[in-house]
Amino acid sequence: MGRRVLDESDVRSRPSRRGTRPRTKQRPAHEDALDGMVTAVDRGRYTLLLDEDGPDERTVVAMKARELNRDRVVCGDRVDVVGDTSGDEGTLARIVRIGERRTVLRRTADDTDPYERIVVANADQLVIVTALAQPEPRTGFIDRSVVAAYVAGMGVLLCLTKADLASPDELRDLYEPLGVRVVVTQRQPDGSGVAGVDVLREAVAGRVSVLLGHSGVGKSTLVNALVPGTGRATGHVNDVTGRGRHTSTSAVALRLPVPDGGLAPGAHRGWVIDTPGIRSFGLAHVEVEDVLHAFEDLDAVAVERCPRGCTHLADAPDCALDAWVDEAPDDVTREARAARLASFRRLVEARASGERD
Ligand SMILES: Nc1nc2c(ncn2[C@@H]2O[C@H](COP(=O)(O)OP(=O)(O)OP(=O)(O)O)[C@@H](O)[C@H]2O)c(=O)[nH]1
Repeated sequence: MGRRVLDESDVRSRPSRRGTRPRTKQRPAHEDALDGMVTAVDRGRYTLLLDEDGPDERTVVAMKARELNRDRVVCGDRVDVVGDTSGDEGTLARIVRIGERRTVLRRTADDTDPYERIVVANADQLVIVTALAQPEPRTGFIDRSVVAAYVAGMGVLLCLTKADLASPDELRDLYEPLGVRVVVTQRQPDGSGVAGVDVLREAVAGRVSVLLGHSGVGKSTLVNALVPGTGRATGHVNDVTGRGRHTSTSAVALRLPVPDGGLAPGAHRGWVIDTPGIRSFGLAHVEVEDVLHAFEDLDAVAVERCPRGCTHLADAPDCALDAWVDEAPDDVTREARAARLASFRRLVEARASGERD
């Protein structure tokens, strides 16, 4: 979906004045390369999983081959790797190619910074984890995350935690009109687990999901429930600020366990990518049209009927989206369309507001 947006890996060095040699001569073919998935990145060292769920499954540590230059390798990337791919202690393989990315989650450092960074590749959905209280939910953060996911070509799931402390109804009403699936969880009072996590488990099974949330919302509690044994540190919410300590530090892809009853042939367990490093999205690279493309129904109306240069905002003269609401065949449809349009406009404004999360 969406247009392809250029990023830092599209930058090509200028050909030398002595002319260019055919690429094939510059680059070895690496016919013996193996395919792996990047599960963690740490200061120039990449952790890869090879032969996932196959007989030779192994974890390999690799570095980037010089020929990749400034191309960034990120969590979730599929890469070709050569050299010592045994995975034995102390060995170091070489990443020689980055596979084409199905989706690319990006962010800028802030709205005034045009430099984009790819955060995670090939994820299917963004799971926005928001506490219903302690800390209070921030819709600006959710809106911006929804925009970032849609622009990335990813689906969105909103996971509302701590339902024992406050009702999820208001947030549900805000986000369901956008087509965002809402899952509600709460810790069992006796500490025996998290209610609602089964629904979340079903929603992440077989997919690659990025978990995003501010410190203290209960993200590590969820990750530990989904992927037992990973030992993601859980922190404590500060009684004064209502915010948590930043107890987790580096982004990592965690594989879901094999479900009870085993995997169907050809099925994947799925991954959750925990991203403690991302607390906000700058959206400087996002155009209104990028947001619109995520709403097929609105996009069709806008493309056909909006005046040239229409901002699609509430104060836009003759925006056809208002007419589309008015033309609804009945009250229920009108209400649904109005809610969807209002949500869309909120996202467009969240993009433009420059609000820091
Ligand atoms: N009341 C209530 N508290 C919860 C719930 N889930 C988690 N908590 C508590 O909230 C605090 C923060 O939970 P974490 O799982 O560490 O939160 P986190 O989002 O991973 O935060 P960082 O580790 O700081 O990134 C802990 O004290 C948890 O015990 C819940 O459903 N209800």
